[in-house]
Amino acid sequence: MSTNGQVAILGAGVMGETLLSGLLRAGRRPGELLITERREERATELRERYGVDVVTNVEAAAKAETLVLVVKPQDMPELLAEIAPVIQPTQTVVSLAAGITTGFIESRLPEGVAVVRVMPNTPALVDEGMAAISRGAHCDESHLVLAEGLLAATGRVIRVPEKQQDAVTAISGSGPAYIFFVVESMIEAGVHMGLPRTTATELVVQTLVGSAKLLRETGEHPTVLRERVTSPGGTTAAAVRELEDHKVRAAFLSAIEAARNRSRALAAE
Ligand SMILES: NC(=O)C1=CN([C@@H]2O[C@H](COP(=O)(O)OP(=O)(O)OC[C@H]3O[C@@H](n4cnc5c(N)ncnc54)[C@H](OP(=O)(O)O)[C@@H]3O)[C@@H](O)[C@H]2O)C=CC1
Ligand SMILES: O=C(O)[C@@H]1CCC=N1
Repeated sequence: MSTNGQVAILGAGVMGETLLSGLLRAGRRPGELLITERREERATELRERYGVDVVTNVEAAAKAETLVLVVKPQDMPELLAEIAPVIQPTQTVVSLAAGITTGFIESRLPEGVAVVRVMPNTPALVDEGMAAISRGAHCDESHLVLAEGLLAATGRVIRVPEKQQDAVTAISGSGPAYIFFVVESMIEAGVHMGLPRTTATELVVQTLVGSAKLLRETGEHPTVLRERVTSPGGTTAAAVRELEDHKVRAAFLSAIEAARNRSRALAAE
């Protein structure tokens, strides 16, 4: 591998900026990082906010040891066509794009380039991210360790076989959105019942954080924790009965399967 240690983030939107800020918080110096952006206005914003160099995709691909691709799946073919002529097999490509397989990327780059596929999520912004990584055809242990080192700056990292990545995307990549949807719904319920919005928000957010901590710190199964809240003939039982009547569990299953199917379809667009 090339050893200048430089990491280029190609496409610094929501997820690219999240990774960039996490790497800086974790102690990387701005000089070790490069970013690329399509719009000049966004490039200026990021340069001023983080003190990092903003370069072209070709410059980044010619220079950095590790290229982290964080454009939308639909923009990936164009980006790969742009950087393929300057990439060397000594560089490592790390893709964060949903649905885009390592094979898709490898087939558009010079033979032998190591590609690692990653599915992160936005809690990375507060160092509570969950990322799953998978090896491409030309990866060895050093490439996986390199990708783990990047993602560990913003949270937890696990390794999964690539065939699981669409399901991972549906559960943890998209997962924060489902949680925020539940949070919105609970706050709205509080407001409907006459609670001030600020009160309802504080109640729901702390209940979420407390429940998440309870799950992690006790290691108990969620069913056990739910049963402990559910007094016979009480308020929770009345609420859960409504959730079951409205088929909320089945709706989650369908929703997450839809996300998995959408991930599978993205590379074909
Ligand atoms: N957001 C999330 O929660 C997660 C996202 N991902 C993946 O991360 C990737 C990015 O998503 P997200 O950050 O949300 O999307 P964004 O649209 O916020 O970010 C993508 C950025 O890349 C820029 N861009 C597009 N094409 C190029 C190019 N050729 N060269 C340089 N910059 C370019 C875009 O510019 P412009 O604004 O002009 O389009 C935009 O700023 C996606 O592939 C997504 O699947 C993965 C997990 C979670
Ligand atoms: O919605 C999306 O396609 C991206 C991938 C996972 C989260 N956001």
